[in-house]
Amino acid sequence: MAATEATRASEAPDATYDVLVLGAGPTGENVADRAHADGLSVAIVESELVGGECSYWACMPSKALLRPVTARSEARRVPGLADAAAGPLDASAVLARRDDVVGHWKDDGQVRWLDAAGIDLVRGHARLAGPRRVSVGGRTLAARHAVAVCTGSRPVLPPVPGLAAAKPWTSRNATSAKAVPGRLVVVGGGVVGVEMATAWRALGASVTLLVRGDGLLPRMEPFAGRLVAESLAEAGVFLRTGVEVSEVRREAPGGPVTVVLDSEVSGGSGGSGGSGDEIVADELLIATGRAPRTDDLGLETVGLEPGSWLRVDDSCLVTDVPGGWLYGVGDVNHRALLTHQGKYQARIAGAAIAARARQVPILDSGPWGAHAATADTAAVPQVVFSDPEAASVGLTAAAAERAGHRIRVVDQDLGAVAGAFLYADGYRGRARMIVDLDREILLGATFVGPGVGELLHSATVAVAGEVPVERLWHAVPAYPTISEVWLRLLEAYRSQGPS
Ligand SMILES: Cc1cc2nc3c(=O)[nH]c(=O)nc-3n(C[C@H](O)[C@H](O)[C@H](O)COP(=O)(O)OP(=O)(O)OC[C@H]3O[C@@H](n4cnc5c(N)ncnc54)[C@H](O)[C@@H]3O)c2cc1C
Ligand SMILES: NC(=O)c1ccc[n+]([C@@H]2O[C@H](COP(=O)([O-])OP(=O)(O)OC[C@H]3O[C@@H](n4cnc5c(N)ncnc54)[C@H](O)[C@@H]3O)[C@@H](O)[C@H]2O)c1
Repeated sequence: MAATEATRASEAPDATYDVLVLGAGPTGENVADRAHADGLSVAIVESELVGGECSYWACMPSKALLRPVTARSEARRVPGLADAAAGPLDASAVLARRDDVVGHWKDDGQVRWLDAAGIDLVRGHARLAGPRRVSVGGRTLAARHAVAVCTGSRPVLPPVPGLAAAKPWTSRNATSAKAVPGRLVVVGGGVVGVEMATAWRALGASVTLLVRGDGLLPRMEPFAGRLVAESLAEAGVFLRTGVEVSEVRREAPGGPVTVVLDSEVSGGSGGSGGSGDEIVADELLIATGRAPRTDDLGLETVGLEPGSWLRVDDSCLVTDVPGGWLYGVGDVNHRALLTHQGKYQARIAGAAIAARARQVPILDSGPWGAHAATADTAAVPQVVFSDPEAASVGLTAAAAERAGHRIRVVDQDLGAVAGAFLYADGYRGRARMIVDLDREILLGATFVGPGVGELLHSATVAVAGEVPVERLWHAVPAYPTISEVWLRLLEAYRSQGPS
């Protein structure tokens, strides 16, 4: 323990609350709200903006950039409207709406919400200062019952020579840029890479997407990445797979950036640098994953490794710290790096904190209990807001097999249902459900196609509810909606006979 932190831990605190929440992103806000609603006094500490990454540099601005892209693309496939949507996007109007959506990077509205909810906001960088203690801005706060670390994650830069010095874009720059770059290279074929390549290409940039694996969106069913890659290529994105970046050079600040490639295989479909080993661009976006924001958090004062993801149980209680007072909720625990899962964990952790504060003897911590974030392992939904959208929940076929389930995979052409036919001419898409043959319930589902993001929750209810296939047969989708694909999937499953 550092000397100053040791001193602070033994001093009388400046203020004491029932619960201290570190980080006011979507997760921290919801832990605070739940705990306060259960009658506990709560202070929340925030070093930047109340609302966190999601509100200002992630979900909200990225979706504001993407909504005009998918709206235009769908309009272009509806005769009578297609001509009106034929032109380019008005990039300055799109960026201006993005600025409005993020409240011009001011958090007044969210601060008003905290005030109204009766939660105290402390501005500043929080650090743990021993058990149940937090230091912030020279003050020491104490927690009677719990400290919830909700400090989220930040982008990772891989250790490529010259990369850091070249000051590449991270997700923060890609979601907040004020102008469209002429040439953009994107590294990483995960969700950020795919969404940002989609948005900036549609806004007018020449985009090259560099992927070291053999396809996009590797955590989803393989057909999701294939359909999205086809569509990106049609939109003019140069996709190169099987490549690693070996060096980056930017001679002058703000000048062009040179990306040097190590091509392991010849795969991919072209590239703005042709088949050569160097690509020159105006900006370089690195979208290669996240690291926890725990490096300067005083973790060492409670026996944890600074910079590590927090290991937690299903109630989000940190397992490596004794005493039952430290929680890790949201991105920081690495269970599922999504806003809705962080908020879900917050509702579970908030309830667990309140129950433990009331000294409830036994928590409801079995699978699907009130104090167990079971969905984190069984039913995580995700929508990639690309064009077409890719939406999935639960296990892929490969993950189900790895987990030892006896499964049947049922695929359907999404474009063949009447709702899709009406939705857009030439609708292309695919649906898959994974059935557990022993329990006859769904383990997972994936939909790819325009508008499927709104279809996903039906599958989430089926997976999280463990609804028997026999009962799903009675869940009648309205005609003529895209949801009728459920009928096709269930008919195909039944037609294959008993397991
Ligand atoms: C480009 C992009 C797009 C995304 N789009 C989506 C999407 O569409 N849907 C979705 O579900 N997820 C999306 N995500 C993921 C989503 O942003 C995260 O899962 C979510 O923000 C996690 O919430 P959190 O509250 O755990 O952390 P954060 O949102 O990161 O909030 C953490 C907060 O803690 C504060 N903080 C950190 N350290 C300290 C400290 N020491 N003291 C005080 N405060 C501190 C930070 O300033 C921040 O405000 C996206 C991510 C990216 C990068
Ligand atoms: N719509 C959404 O739900 C949404 C949108 C954006 C981000 N997110 C979340 O934010 C998190 C971060 O997204 P992300 O795309 O940064 O991470 P990711 O983990 O989804 O994808 C990163 C990709 O980069 C690749 N990669 C890693 N190191 C590399 C290297 N050195 N060179 C080339 N490629 C490399 C990985 O193989 C992976 O495919 C994700 O967990 C995601 O769930 C969600």
